[in-house]
Amino acid sequence: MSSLTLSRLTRRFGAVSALENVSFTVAPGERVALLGHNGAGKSTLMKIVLGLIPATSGEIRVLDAAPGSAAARAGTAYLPENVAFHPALTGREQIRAYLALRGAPARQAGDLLARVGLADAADRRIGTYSKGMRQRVGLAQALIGQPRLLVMDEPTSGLDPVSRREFYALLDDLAAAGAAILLSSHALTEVEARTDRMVILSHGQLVAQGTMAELRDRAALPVVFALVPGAGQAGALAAAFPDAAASPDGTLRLSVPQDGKIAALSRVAAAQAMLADVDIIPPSLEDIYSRISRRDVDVPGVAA
Ligand SMILES: Nc1ncnc2c1ncn2[C@@H]1O[C@H](COP(=O)(O)OP(=O)(O)OP(=O)(O)O)[C@@H](O)[C@H]1O
Repeated sequence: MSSLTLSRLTRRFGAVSALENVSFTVAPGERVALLGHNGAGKSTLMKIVLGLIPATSGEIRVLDAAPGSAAARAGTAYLPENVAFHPALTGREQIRAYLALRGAPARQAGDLLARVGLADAADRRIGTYSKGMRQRVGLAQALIGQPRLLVMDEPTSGLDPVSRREFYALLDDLAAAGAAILLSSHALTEVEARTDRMVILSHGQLVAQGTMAELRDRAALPVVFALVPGAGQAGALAAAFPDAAASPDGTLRLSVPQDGKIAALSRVAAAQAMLADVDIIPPSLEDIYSRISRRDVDVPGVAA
């Protein structure tokens, strides 16, 4: 059984097709990242999953129930991008208020706040919290009632690297306990390491989905070597690699197709007397993302 199933989901706003025939699933214990530029349809998709707006056509099942139904809502938690809390309440008071709304015991507040690293700040006013701390209050709220599906809209925006790492560690625990997680993000290099699968939306269409390795293959990106010349060797190195491009940091960038990697390595080894250092720059998800989505944009007839 999947926790979330979308099948040919379409949503139109007048002439605008916010989502067009989008199909994918999220299984229990799976972390799926929803990626796309502004306006790609991520928020619209999340709103439909939460039962806030209906789809124009297609099918959607949330925890084997209709979106917005009592069964779906009971097992689903949502973390909005900008969580707003009452600044005069303490973290503990705010979480207690949410617990009361859910009919859960107020004494769980301490546990929930500790899980998100706010034990020490629990009795301070939220007005004194940093953005990252407010985001954690939102996360504590989302953990009430042990949700089986977590829907998160750009959950790490505004978090510092340490808070991000802690956030993903918490997600790992939740997924290991069987929760399904759907999160949207613009931070591509971040989700590549921390999710199981990525779903890429462009102009409301699903243009690619898969693991990082699958997406890399699909985009067929070149391998890039950064060649750092040794002292006084810049000219000789440039002459030995006329096919490389000079980069503003003084390195030469040699770009070769995946299947030319080994041959390029022997050329680099042969030039070692001229080199101070060599790096292979791995393709980022940003590169992959822009290749794939640009290709999609170039397909005639895609625009609404
Ligand atoms: N209520 C609405 N009425 C009209 N058009 C809408 C409405 N909501 C969304 N849209 C349009 O649908 C498309 C998808 O928007 P959506 O907000 O889902 O994108 P997004 O991927 O979440 O973008 P962002 O990253 O900026 O949040 C956009 O073209 C948007 O203008």
